[in-house]
Amino acid sequence: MRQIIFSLYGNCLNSGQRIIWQNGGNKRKTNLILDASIGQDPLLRQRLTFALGAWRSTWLNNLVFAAVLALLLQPVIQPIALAWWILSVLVVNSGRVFIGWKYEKNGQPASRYWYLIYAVSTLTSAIVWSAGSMILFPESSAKHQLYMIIVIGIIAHGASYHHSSSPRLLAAYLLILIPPSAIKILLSSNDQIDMTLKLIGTLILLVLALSAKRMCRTQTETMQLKEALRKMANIDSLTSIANRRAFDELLQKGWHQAKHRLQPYSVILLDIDHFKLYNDYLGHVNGDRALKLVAGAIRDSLERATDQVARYGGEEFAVLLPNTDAKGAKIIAEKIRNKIVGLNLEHKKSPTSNFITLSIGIATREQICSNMHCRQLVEEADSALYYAKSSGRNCSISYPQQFSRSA
Ligand SMILES: Nc1nc2c(ncn2[C@@H]2O[C@H](COP(=O)(O)OP(=O)(O)OP(=O)(O)O)[C@@H](O)[C@H]2O)c(=O)[nH]1
Repeated sequence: MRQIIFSLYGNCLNSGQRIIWQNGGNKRKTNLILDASIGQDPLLRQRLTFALGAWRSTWLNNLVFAAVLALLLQPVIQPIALAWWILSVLVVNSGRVFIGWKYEKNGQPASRYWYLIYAVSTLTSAIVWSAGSMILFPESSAKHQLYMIIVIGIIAHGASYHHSSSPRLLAAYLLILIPPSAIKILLSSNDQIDMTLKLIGTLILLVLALSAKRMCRTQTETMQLKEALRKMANIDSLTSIANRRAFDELLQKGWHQAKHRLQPYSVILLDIDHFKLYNDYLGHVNGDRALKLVAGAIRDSLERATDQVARYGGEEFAVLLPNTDAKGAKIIAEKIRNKIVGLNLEHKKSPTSNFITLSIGIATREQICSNMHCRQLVEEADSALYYAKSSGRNCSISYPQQFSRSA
């Protein structure tokens, strides 16, 4: 399982990853607490972010445009029919707001079928608009047909923004909304209707629908670009794990969370033994390859979605273990150490072993005092790592000085 840091817009488009953290911007946007996000599929969360945004704003948009259309059609359509139609728009969209509100209220999905509910309510709204355009179609006035087409086009255009993260939902929405009005206006049998106006109306509809599609694509591209930038800022380009910057942020957040929840928190620092000799003997290209393999092996040793690995420095790595006591951290450290030995990466020049090995320092706070800073824990892990180095390397040491050697 790969781990990612969830960004402001929830815009990770890769599936198969899991959220390990959400930043403040995302929390404000979705109003979801961290617990509701951790371990979730970011693609799903991205849809959720848009869905919640849509729920909030489309209620007003739909009602405003329904009212505008009713006013425009009022000279040619019976007021009672217009009133019924506005009422249906109000009921369907209020239902969507209610679902959204219920979702947000709990800070987590009210139902595991939430996306289905959202999609159904969205398509119901499209049906109401589409039915409205058929029932209220002003057969006798080309001018009013044009008004209707423009408003429907604007609604289609707006929908494309909110559903840009769900192309299939958007396609279904546009299919329900646009063809009925387009067919109706083209097949209209009233002789008085000017053919030029018919064509202009259909053209406007098409242009708005196509621009909606383009907008959807542009937005997806923008999101992908933002995701790429986010990765560049937080991911180490050589090893593809979190970089030092991401580590600092994750440490601070994890620390505050552990303090708040009265949970233990552990930090492990890991350093490749005699890596300079490895580089000097085999060259930097092989050194880079070894760093990648070691990073991957450390990442694969972590089981919980909340455990995080980062490249701390050149040949130094760090592991953050929320809700993990000293005993648990020691087990993980040894698991990683053995895994690296098991990689059998030959290191002929190492005075410690014929293979690449790690020295590991561990520090834990079983309970975090209010005046303690997380940097102190990292310093303790660093002292333990120093101990491990001076105790012969290829071992893990827990601060303060719980020596354990194997191999
Ligand atoms: N190939 C490669 N080497 C790196 C990278 N970053 C740091 N290094 C090398 O890692 C080595 C670190 O050397 P030292 O700090 O002396 O540590 P060491 O040789 O591992 O010795 P001990 O830590 O005492 O076991 C240096 O040779 C750096 O050039 C990198 O991105 N790629």
